Amino acid sequence: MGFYTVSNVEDMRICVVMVGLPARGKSFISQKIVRYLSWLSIKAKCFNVGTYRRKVGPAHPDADFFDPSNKEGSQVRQNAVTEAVKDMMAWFSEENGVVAILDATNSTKERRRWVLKLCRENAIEPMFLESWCDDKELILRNISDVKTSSPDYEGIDPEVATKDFLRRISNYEKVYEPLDSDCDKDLTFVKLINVAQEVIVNGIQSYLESRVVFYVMNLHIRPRCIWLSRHGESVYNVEKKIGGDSSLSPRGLQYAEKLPEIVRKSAGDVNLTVWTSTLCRTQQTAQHLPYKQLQWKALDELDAGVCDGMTYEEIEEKYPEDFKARDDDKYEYRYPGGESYRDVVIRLEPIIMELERQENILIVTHQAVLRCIYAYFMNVPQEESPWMSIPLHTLIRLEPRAYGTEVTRIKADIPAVSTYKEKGTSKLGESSSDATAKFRNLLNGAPPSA
Ligand SMILES: O=P(O)(O)OC[C@H]1O[C@@](CO)(OP(=O)(O)O)[C@@H](O)[C@@H]1O
Repeated sequence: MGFYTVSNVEDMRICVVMVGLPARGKSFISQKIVRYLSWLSIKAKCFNVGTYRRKVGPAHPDADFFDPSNKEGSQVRQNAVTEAVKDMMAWFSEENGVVAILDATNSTKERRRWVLKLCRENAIEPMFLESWCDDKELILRNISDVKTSSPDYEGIDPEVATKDFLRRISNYEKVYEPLDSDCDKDLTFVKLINVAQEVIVNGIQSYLESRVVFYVMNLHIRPRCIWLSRHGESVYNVEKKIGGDSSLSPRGLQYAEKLPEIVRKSAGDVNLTVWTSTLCRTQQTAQHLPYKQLQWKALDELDAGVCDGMTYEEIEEKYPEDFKARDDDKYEYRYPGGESYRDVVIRLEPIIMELERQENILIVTHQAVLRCIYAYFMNVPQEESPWMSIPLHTLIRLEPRAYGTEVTRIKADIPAVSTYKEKGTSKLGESSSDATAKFRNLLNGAPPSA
């Protein structure tokens, strides 16, 4: 439910075939693409061959296992990719998948020809995505991430793991054949050189492919954080009214005064840019922050249409059917003359793209908008995201890492009303049972490297 399937996305099914040596950020890119497309309701899934390899072969193989002259190792690896491709084809046909990512090194022409043939036989459009990198610092940073997060090195001394991983890379180097603009000009491919310092794009076939290309071109992996905050408590929040453009309450103004200190404690001396909506309550909240500020119309709160300025109790009384319809499917429900959560996600796409390009950003915005942004970074399913609890007077810090996003919540010690409405009631306030709607903690569960 809620996902575009083959019939409405240009009837096209795409297999993004990752290419590149180990520690080139392939799994990171794969996970990001899946998260981005899923957030846009395009059915996407990553098939990580490393996971299959551990199922059909040793759990902790050493570098010799990856030596191209090791017959047994080569056979296990071929079995693993065969299983992954089989599952991928089943997912396309049985679950109406639209974009699959085959996350493996796919480092030889022979392997790529084999995947190409299988894709063509199954009417899947293959798009090769190579991450080519000779930036030593970047590779070392990736190695350090892999050795701490890959199940291949679970329980192994980090120094031993690093040495072994370097030997594994050199084994792959013996047979690696990068994509080549001359030899591979009949293929659809994107080659990212040192992340996206230089990008070579060849033979893009569709709008969907071009969106994937545009997205990966905007990614970077420099360390940075994103801070999120709702505006301080507003007069409408106190009056239990939704929407509008009211000012902050006295407690909301206190939060605005305290925010610079809370941000400084969390961010230190780093340089931030503050993004607010165009509404009065976010700008008042950001007024004391000593950083460059930008206003975005796209960050305005979900438009409640004819219900703007009403309390949930008034909506239940005046528009009982709408009230129920929204509770039944909060993501899809569109207020008459207003917006749905899906509409908000669509208008937030440029914000997400720009966030991917930027470094340290603090966003001061609204409950529904924050839920959508948070859902993108934390991979929260559509049916859950509109029900997440995002309390007032709380700063959220997101730190994107190679295999997920780390989240920290910092509560300002300033009381505020709850604007949380549970399903099935028009009363506000959180009960302890809405645990499912709470924040997901720490890493958002991306599978480990191939
Ligand atoms: O989708 P729901 O849960 O109704 O939450 C969105 C609502 O949050 C509110 C507060 O109740 O946002 P805001 O943070 O701008 O004050 C309403 O204005 C808005 O309609």
